[in-house]
Amino acid sequence: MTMNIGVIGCGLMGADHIRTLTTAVSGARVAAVNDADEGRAAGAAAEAEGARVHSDPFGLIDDAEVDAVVVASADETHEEFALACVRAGKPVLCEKPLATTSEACLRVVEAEMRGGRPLVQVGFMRRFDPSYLEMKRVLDSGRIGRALMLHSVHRNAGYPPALPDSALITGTGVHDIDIARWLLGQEIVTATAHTPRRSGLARPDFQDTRFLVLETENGVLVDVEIFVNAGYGYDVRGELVGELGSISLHPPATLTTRYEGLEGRPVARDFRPRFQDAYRNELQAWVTAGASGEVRGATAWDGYASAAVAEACLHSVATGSTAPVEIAPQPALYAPLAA
Ligand SMILES: NC(=O)c1ccc[n+]([C@@H]2O[C@H](COP(=O)([O-])OP(=O)(O)OC[C@H]3O[C@@H](n4cnc5c(N)ncnc54)[C@H](O)[C@@H]3O)[C@@H](O)[C@H]2O)c1
Ligand SMILES: O[C@H]1[C@H](O)[C@@H](O)[C@H](O)[C@@H](O)[C@H]1O
Repeated sequence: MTMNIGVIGCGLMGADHIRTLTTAVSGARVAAVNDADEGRAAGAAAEAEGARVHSDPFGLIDDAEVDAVVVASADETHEEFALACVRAGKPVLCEKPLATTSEACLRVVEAEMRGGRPLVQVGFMRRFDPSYLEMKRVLDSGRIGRALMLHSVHRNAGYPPALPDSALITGTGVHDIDIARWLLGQEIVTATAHTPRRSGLARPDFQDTRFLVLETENGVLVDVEIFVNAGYGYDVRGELVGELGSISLHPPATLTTRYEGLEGRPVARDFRPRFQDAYRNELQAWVTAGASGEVRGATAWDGYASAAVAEACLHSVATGSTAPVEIAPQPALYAPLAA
């Protein structure tokens, strides 16, 4: 059976998801699109042959021909669209962050609980990236012993000018927060945000860079470097250090050049080429699971928990001290983190 998908938000990420759904995911068809910018919606519809353009995003969600929805509009719109999908009983792949505050994320969790089943998958695509999956497999095999420390580097070549610098934590670092919870199978209990020297290439009112230190319930320390005007490219790297060994995560490269005494590998320009496989696997898993009424990947609860950690980081920025992570008790509807 083919799942008819409606996509809200046809910018960089939405257009990329439409292309992937149309060319590389089985059992799916992009049936409808919407964007606040109508020209962009029309362009996206042309790419997904036969997709209808809706001028109203809620009309798209309620369209009887739409079985499931991808939300890839601006961060501050996610909550209302995710809530409308839950009310309509339709599976939704909502780009991260689930909402801009933990309180708003909790409203989505509560809506799902009222409906009695999870419908929301949050777009934490690193959980579907082959390198991160391998990292988790090796850690879970016991080969490197118990995890002690996780280092995470998250650099972007540039950043959307409309975003405030809090997005370094709520929109960028939130990936590192989610992947740390998922890899380690532990909740983060405290957060300390450090503010390194500001990059002179950022806007004058924009604090680029941040350095976070997160502590898990079992005492693992996670450090996260966030730097979004790195200029040279998109660079996500990390190392997990265990009692018996370590696992390093390098950007995948398809070729290495050697000439004039130098060895070189290309650096991705942005998240799309770097996480191409992850986005495809994420969308395929969402379509396959949706067909049997399940959710794979990050749930609304994971969206809430990561937002609560991001908020603790922002609190630490404001106070200059370590902040506890305030998190509600986890409802039985959601599976606990697997260590
Ligand atoms: N998982 C990832 O790796 C990843 C990567 C990039 C972006 N994102 C997330 O995806 C979302 C989109 O990011 P982007 O980089 O594509 O941004 P973008 O600005 O390129 O695109 C956003 C689109 O949403 C549209 N839009 C905004 N408000 C709308 C509304 N109320 N109704 C309908 N359309 C609306 C805009 O017109 C625009 O076309 C963001 O939430 C972002 O955080 C996730
Ligand atoms: O929305 C994007 C996206 O989530 C990317 O994966 C991240 O690296 C960027 O910093 C963020 O702005």
